[in-house]
Amino acid sequence: MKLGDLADLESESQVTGFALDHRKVAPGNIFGAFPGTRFNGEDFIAEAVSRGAVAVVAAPGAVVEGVPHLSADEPRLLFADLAARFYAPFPATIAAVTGTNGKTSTVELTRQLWRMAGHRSASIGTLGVTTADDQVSTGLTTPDIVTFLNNMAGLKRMGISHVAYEASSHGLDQYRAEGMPVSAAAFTNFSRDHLDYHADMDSYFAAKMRLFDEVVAADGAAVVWTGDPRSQEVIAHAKRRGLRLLTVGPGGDMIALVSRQSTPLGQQLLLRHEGREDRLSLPLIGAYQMNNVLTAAGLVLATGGCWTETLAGMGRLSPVRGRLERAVISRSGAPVYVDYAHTPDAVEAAIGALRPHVEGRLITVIGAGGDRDHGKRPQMGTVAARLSDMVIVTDDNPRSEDPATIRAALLAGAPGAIEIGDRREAIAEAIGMAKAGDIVLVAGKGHEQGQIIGDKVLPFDDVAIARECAA
Ligand SMILES: CC(=O)N[C@H]1[C@@H](OP(=O)(O)OP(=O)(O)OC[C@H]2O[C@@H](n3ccc(=O)[nH]c3=O)[C@H](O)[C@@H]2O)O[C@H](CO)[C@@H](O)[C@@H]1O[C@H](C)C(=O)N[C@@H](C)C(=O)N[C@H](CCC(=O)O)C(=O)O
Ligand SMILES: Nc1ncnc2c1ncn2[C@@H]1O[C@H](COP(=O)(O)OP(=O)(O)OP(=O)(O)O)[C@@H](O)[C@H]1O
Ligand SMILES: N[C@H](CCC[C@H](N)C(=O)O)C(=O)O
Ligand SMILES: [Mg+2]
Repeated sequence: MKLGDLADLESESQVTGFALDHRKVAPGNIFGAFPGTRFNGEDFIAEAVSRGAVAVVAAPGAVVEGVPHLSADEPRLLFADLAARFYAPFPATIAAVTGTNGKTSTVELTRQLWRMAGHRSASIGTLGVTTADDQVSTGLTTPDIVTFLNNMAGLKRMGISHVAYEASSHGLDQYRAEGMPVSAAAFTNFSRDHLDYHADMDSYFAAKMRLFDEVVAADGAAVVWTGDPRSQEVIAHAKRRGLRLLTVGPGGDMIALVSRQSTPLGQQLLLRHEGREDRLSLPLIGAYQMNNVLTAAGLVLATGGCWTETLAGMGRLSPVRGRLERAVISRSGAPVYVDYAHTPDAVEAAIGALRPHVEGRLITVIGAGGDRDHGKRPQMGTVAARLSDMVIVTDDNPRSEDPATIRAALLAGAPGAIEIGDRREAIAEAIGMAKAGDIVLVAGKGHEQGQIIGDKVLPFDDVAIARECAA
């Protein structure tokens, strides 16, 4: 493709791809130079050009010599639009999910429901790029725009027609997923996280609302979970944009949750859709998983799915990796669950999911990640202590921070908790003290395969360690 065909200028240069990092520039690439949190991409423009960049997208004030300087008020958006034109075509049906918790679960459940309805489907998010046969990690929840568009185009070439992706607030803020027609956008919930990156809760919320205000197609749909204190605000954004609105949850217009009862292996739901009531035996435990299932069903309906088929699909869903995953049953008969709860709200949701199944004590193993929102730590400790019978505070990806300082912040909110820094020892201790009737919850890492200490990633899998400790 010629540069002159992509951008509004006369140029016969052949464009071979796009790059955001000067070290990845190949001859013929368009380089995107943007200020980040650690570097200013504009400092690498000259090097990118000497490596063969044929144009540079950067803010109007940037210095670009030797190749065309493409600029706009929001240069990241221009870069995304050009890259999307280069990498197209993409799968015909794309849905995006935002919210503090539940994005990974919802995109994965949506992928499963589409598949059961006969579509070739994929999801992109924290678990990587997932199809029926494969899972490839990208390292981020919402990958950078070049990786993202490349993945989308690759899925299209594989014959995938339906993709659900996770729109993280970082991703939305940095225009990491743009330029494709998004048919439906969903909101799961909103609570505290990532205040290391966003200035306050309002700017965090505003970043998420870009999905409804700008990213989803103007003739697209908004699927909104009704049970969150901010749901009405999301609905207002969707209405202002003129989106087709599908509300799901208590009092929902598209899918109303009439009643819910926990069962030993799942939950019984009574749902109302278009005036008709249906029972559903959901094979997943926990209210939060039900929220995500109904949101996923909303996305399927929003993208042309039929109710009968979607309802049948919901009854056959498989669990999502690392979300209330039952790792093992201890020798004394106590089930050990691994869950990715790493915000105060998620800890509450995970414990709430298990509570109806506890006869004895609920023992929670919990930590918080380093180089991430500090303020959420004592809040996570408080929620864990209030809702569990026993709490063990341990390490969860300390990254560049002193792990003892992170633990102290959690302990400040959970004064009665036991402190065991080594995560394996903490899990072993919890499993060792659990008796029949007790439940152990290992929170925070879910599917993760490593413990990040400094800049090293040591192999660590909560599920595998729990099994070893229970053996
Ligand atoms: C805070 C954050 O979001 N950082 C992301 C961001 O980096 P940045 O803007 O800080 O980039 P930077 O390192 O300052 O560099 C600025 C620019 O100069 C370029 N550069 C830099 C150095 C160089 O030698 N040459 C060069 O060209 C960089 O490629 C970049 O374009 O853009 C990078 C490229 O897309 C991301 O890899 C990086 O993710 C970091 C690694 C990260 O940890 N991100 C996490 C916090 C994150 O994004 N999480 C969200 C949410 C998770 C969730 O809750 O689900 C996610 O979507 O994963
Ligand atoms: N609908 C929900 N409401 C409250 N908590 C939830 C909900 N869904 C998931 N959670 C909690 O959040 C954890 C993470 O879930 P999931 O991975 O689906 O969310 P996410 O939004 O993708 O998270 P991340 O921002 O890290 O990518 C779960 O393990 C659970 O503890
Ligand atoms: N996507 C989240 C994951 C947190 C998981 C937890 N194990 C941690 O390391 O804090 C983040 O990067 O903030
Ligand atoms: Mg996720």
